[in-house]
Amino acid sequence: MRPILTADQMRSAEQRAIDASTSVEQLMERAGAGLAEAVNRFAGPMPVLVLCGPGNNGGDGYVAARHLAERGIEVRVAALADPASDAAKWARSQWAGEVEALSDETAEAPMLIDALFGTGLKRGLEEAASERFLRLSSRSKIRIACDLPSGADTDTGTLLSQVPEFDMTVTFGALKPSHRLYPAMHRCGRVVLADIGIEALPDWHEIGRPALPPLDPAGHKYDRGLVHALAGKMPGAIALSAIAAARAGAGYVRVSTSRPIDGLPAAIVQLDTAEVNDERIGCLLVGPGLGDAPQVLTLALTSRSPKVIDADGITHLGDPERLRGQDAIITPHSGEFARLFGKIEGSKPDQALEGARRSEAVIVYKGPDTIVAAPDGRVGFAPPAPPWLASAGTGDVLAGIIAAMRARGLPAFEAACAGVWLHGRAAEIAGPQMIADDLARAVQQALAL
Ligand SMILES: NC(=O)C1=CN([C@@H]2O[C@H](COP(=O)(O)OP(=O)(O)OC[C@H]3O[C@@H](n4cnc5c(N)ncnc54)[C@H](O)[C@@H]3O)[C@@H](O)[C@H]2O)[C@H](O)CC1
Ligand SMILES: [K+]
Repeated sequence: MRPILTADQMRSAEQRAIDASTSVEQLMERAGAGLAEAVNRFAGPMPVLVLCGPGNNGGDGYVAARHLAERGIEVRVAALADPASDAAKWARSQWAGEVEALSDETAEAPMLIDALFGTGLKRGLEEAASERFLRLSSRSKIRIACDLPSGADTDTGTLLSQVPEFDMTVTFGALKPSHRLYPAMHRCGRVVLADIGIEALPDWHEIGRPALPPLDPAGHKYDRGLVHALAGKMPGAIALSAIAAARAGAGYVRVSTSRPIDGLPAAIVQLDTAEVNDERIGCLLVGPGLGDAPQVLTLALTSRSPKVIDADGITHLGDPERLRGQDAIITPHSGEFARLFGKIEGSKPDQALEGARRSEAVIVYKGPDTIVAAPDGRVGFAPPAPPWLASAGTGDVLAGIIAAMRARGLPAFEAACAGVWLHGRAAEIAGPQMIADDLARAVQQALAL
């Protein structure tokens, strides 16, 4: 699991390393060497142009240029401005080659390394710098970003000026929120993390493959978890969730519905009653296909079981306080989130954390970037998911997978993270032509891999 730190957290982590007698130059040397190593593995001996900015991001670029030249690679360096920091001045002094001034005449190279700006970016690139950056990028075959694509705001994922698409971003010590927030995340290409000896706590982290509780050979279906789903006005949606929960390994899935649902596998039991306080329920699921039936949500909230509330179930909540003490996971997209919590300032993780604190629920804040936030401050950032996930019913499938993970015994935050990871992996397996029904089936392969 790769930790994620904001720009400020990165700077204090760097300061702690310096207080523990590592110098900035040593950190920079490790960063530049790590960048050069990743570039060499990714692209081999391709002639490269390194664009260096005035700060330590540029400093990393000078160090990487030196390491690449030592490998016999043809390296040119173009500087946006003279180094401003002592460490960057040191790094430039160690570069034995020429330093061109970045201008309209700077010639492109087959590979470009962007070491203009990183976590110190304060505003969009100036016009002239931006034009030269974009021209040289568009004429390169391979584009590598040092720490962050220049122009991406470190903590929010927003682009402060135009940012080209990179093939790879090599970052140091920890990922930054922008590596996993839209739209910056879609400019980074493959994100490689280089270890430079920085300690990073993982309470914010990238969601990795889940570690699921082993199945007890002597266990029975309730041990593997009973998911009890409550149908609403549109039973097709809850059917998708129920199938997904079964395929995700819940031991027993049953659906309370006022009328029989066609097409449900026989393994999924249909009931015309709704015993929501059955102690054996591992996770209650309400919301998919609920429609205008708020009374079903009210019934679900009388249950003491862990629960997943999705879609219209979230809309009918009205007040986030209704979730306190409910051991709930809610899965809003941006519209449902805004309706429930109103306007919350800050980045997407900040908003999700504020929502989690107000509701005491784990929040799966979906979108082109999905994050999971817990009331205790933990945040999981989903790895990039296939764009074809944006289709009807995929949210129902996600809710079902999360309910199954919760019923199988994972705590709420871990269950939500596991569901998000499996959902994305299943989409990759199902492929671009998938529909939500294929996605539910592909969960099994995602689990098996
Ligand atoms: N944090 C770590 O553990 C390490 C970070 N390293 C690298 O250092 C950069 C951060 O360096 P910093 O000097 O703080 O800032 P930048 O190099 O990103 O920016 C340089 C400088 O430029 C000015 N500036 C900001 N925005 C603009 C703009 N739009 N136009 C012109 N000038 C601008 C501002 O004054 C900035 O200070 C980090 O990304 C890593 O690559 C270490 O080398 C390794 C450890
Ligand atoms: K950069």
